Amino acid sequence: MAISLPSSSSPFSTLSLSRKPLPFSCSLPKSPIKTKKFNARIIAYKAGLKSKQRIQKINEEVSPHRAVSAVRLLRIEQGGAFADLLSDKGRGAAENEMAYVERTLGFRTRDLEDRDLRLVTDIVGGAVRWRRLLDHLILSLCHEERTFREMEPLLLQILRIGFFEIVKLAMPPYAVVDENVRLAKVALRPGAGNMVNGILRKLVLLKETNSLPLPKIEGDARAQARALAVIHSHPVWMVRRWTNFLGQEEAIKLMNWNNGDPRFCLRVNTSRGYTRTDLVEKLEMLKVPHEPSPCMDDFVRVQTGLQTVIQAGLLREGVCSVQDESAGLVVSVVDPQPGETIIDCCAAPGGKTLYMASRLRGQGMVVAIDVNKGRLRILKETSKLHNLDGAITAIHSDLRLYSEKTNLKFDKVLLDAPCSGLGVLSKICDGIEA
Ligand SMILES: C[S@@+](CC[C@H](N)C(=O)[O-])C[C@H]1O[C@@H](n2cnc3c(N)ncnc32)[C@H](O)[C@@H]1O
Repeated sequence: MAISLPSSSSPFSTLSLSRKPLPFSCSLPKSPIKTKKFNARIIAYKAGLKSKQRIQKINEEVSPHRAVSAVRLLRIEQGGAFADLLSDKGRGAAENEMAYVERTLGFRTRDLEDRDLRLVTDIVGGAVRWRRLLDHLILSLCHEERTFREMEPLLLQILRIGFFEIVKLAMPPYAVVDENVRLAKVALRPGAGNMVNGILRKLVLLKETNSLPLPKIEGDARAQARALAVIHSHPVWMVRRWTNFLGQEEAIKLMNWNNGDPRFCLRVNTSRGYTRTDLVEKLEMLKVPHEPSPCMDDFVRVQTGLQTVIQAGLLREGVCSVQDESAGLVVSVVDPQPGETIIDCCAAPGGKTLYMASRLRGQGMVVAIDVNKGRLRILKETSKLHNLDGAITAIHSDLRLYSEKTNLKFDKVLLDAPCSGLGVLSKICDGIEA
């Protein structure tokens, strides 16, 4: 007869396999009422165990934001996760993240505070954006190429974090060395910590003597493009294309712009009854530096503090949207007037649709077409959040098929066809490599 053992996580298995007494008296339940009580006690016991394990496994030695950054970088490289989406703070996101950290590193860190989260966003975004340069430097400082090529993934992420902090964030170098050595020791083993120590200390010396091993811009056009690609961390094909079109000087300016701090704009949602003054007051309360857009009445520029705006719930509550002034200017060209019917031919995720609909002031309609169902769903959800679902008709269709089967006439047409996205690389930290 086959005997199946209960799963090892159940208290029964503890009882039957190890014969340790349970921390409460336990007899087989006879009535349904007793079963309920019995189950409740088991749940309480399990919860107690879990919280005990949690407390035991929280590691106080390692800086939490570095541990989380290393795990996020692994998820991006090995699991194809998008850096920007990992920063989303949905329900349960923090708990999920900690579960990932525990599974990957074997310990938990304390929960992240807002300041830690901002550091994680900066470090992960920077390490992804500067990966080409960082890897070139790490490779140059390894004894042999094989050491770099065969490096275990977690160790490589820890080195990338350390290199980014020293080279690009100019953080106090010996603190960076100590913290990353500790992370490597605890998450991997003492030898890994020694290796991080050796390589980061070499880097610190080279940085202090201004002699980082950067490639020289020399040789033919291809060789120069390869060197520029490393120094500015862009793909060689992009460097070659821009150098051909714009010349080297302008191409370098463009790459510096892409690698600089992005400026974001917020558009106040007038459809929810908010004014720009309301938005400015909220930003002042949150201490987010801002300035009103000089060219668009509904827009406010923010250079830093977007995470604070997100965490304060201003987007979730529909007070404002993140939208570039350039997108707003497109809508200004369309110049929607109350009573008009406008077709938005490639509408999702809907930034321009929503702004056009809000400018109809409750009279008229925007017909929003998109071939991508998922993106169109975002448009529908946001239009509800902004009280604009009555002014938008969302249609899931390929525009080419829709245009054949409809004979509707519109006052205005917006066609915002798919583009390369090369104009917004500064806003998407993994955009350059993607
Ligand atoms: C640049 S995005 C549009 C951005 C949008 N206007 C906004 O402001 O949020 C281009 C969109 O065109 C859609 N698209 C591409 N080919 C299409 C087609 N044949 N018919 C309809 N939509 C299409 C894509 O799914 C994508 O959502």
